[in-house]
Amino acid sequence: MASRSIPCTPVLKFRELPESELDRALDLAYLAFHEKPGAELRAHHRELLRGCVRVGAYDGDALVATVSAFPFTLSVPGGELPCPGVTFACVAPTHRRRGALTGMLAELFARCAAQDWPIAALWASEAVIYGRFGFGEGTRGFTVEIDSTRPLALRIAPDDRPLRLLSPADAPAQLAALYDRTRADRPGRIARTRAWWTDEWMNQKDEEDSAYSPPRVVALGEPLAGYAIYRTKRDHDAPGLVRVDDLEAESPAVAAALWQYVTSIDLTAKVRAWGRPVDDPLLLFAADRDQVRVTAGFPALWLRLLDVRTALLRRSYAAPVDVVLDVHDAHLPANSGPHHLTSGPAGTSYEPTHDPADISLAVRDLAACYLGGTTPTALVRAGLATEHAPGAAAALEAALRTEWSPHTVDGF
Ligand SMILES: CC(=O)SCCNC(=O)CCNC(=O)[C@H](O)C(C)(C)COP(=O)(O)OP(=O)(O)OC[C@H]1O[C@@H](n2cnc3c(N)ncnc32)[C@H](O)[C@@H]1OP(=O)(O)O
Repeated sequence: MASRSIPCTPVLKFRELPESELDRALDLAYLAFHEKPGAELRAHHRELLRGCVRVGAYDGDALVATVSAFPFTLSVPGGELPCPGVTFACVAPTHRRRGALTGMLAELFARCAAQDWPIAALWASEAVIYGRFGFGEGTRGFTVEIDSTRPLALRIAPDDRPLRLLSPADAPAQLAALYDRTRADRPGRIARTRAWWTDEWMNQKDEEDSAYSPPRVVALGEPLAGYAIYRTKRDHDAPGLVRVDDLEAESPAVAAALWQYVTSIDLTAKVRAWGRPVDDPLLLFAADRDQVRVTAGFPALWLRLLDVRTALLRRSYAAPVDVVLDVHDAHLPANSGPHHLTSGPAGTSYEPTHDPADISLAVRDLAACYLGGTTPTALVRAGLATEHAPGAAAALEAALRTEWSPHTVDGF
């Protein structure tokens, strides 16, 4: 593909980042993210980038910024879609705010279109950056903290089958099928390859805090009915902390047993679970909400509908719908303009129309609704969408609704 430049920054050129420049790209990333990784982690990042679609921004011959996209598959209502995970977006401090990210994303979007990737996603370092490029909050997460100095108070009886610890080497083979089943319920979940399970989830070393133990895996049920992946850390005199990284259960009783387990580990006084689903049943079956507290809520996966039509055609709908959407997309104008969305027993269609719009909204806000996390009526109430035909937002909301809240816990 030819390199392209953007008018506001004639000096920067955007083109594919060749493998020969991976080390320079990593140096740039560690500079921008203030990181100093060891040789092992650097080699891991290098390998990850090798498998990515990569774009560089060049000032003359010098690489001054990069962004990459990792080929993931994301669960969406009723199925899954290829979804590049945008990552390692970094600009040299000497070249910030000169349109490097803007130009690289334009180049990346073109490369995604060439691959027929209808959506893209990312985790943002700062929430303010990506809305302008059409990314919306596709999933949200809660940080939950549990005071485990006393037994976990529950309103339901936990499953009383025995718990067993799995070795990290054996865990992926045993956990994968259950995790995969949860992807059918919860949009926003990434398909975990065996390498992803091993390198990301079962990594012996916590990349961000070396004080944490290796991953521990506790399982319940044969066949598997639930699991928790957690790490612990304890300073000499301070009470220990249990960090729950992932917990999946097929029933509330199984979830209750797993939460009871992680809150009853000796020499620990607190459990922290980061990125829990906003509709985590724990928040209802915990008897004492002073003991189980949501301490933070945050945007998790930011979603970009690169090809709105394909994205809308390839998800399912919870109710029949017949509305004209007028989507505004400044970066990918092919998505803009009034389109007639219908879905029912005969299937789904989304075609351009001259009919007047029922709802107008920006592509980032449609992206926020796409997995079922944000609702069109909430957007109207917030002044972010305009409802031209009374009841249209409610009708669209009924169609986009998902039974479970969308949720993402895999960072990249
Ligand atoms: C998916 C990921 O990898 S998330 C990680 C993102 N990377 C980082 O946080 C590393 C450190 N930061 C950086 O490398 C850079 O500052 C980046 C990547 C965040 C931004 O790159 P830049 O090339 O400076 O962005 P660019 O010049 O294209 O900015 C486009 C617009 O976004 C705005 N913008 C960009 N970054 C920020 C920010 N951090 N805060 C507020 N506004 C921002 C710019 O002001 C500009 O606004 P305008 O169009 O109104 O003038």
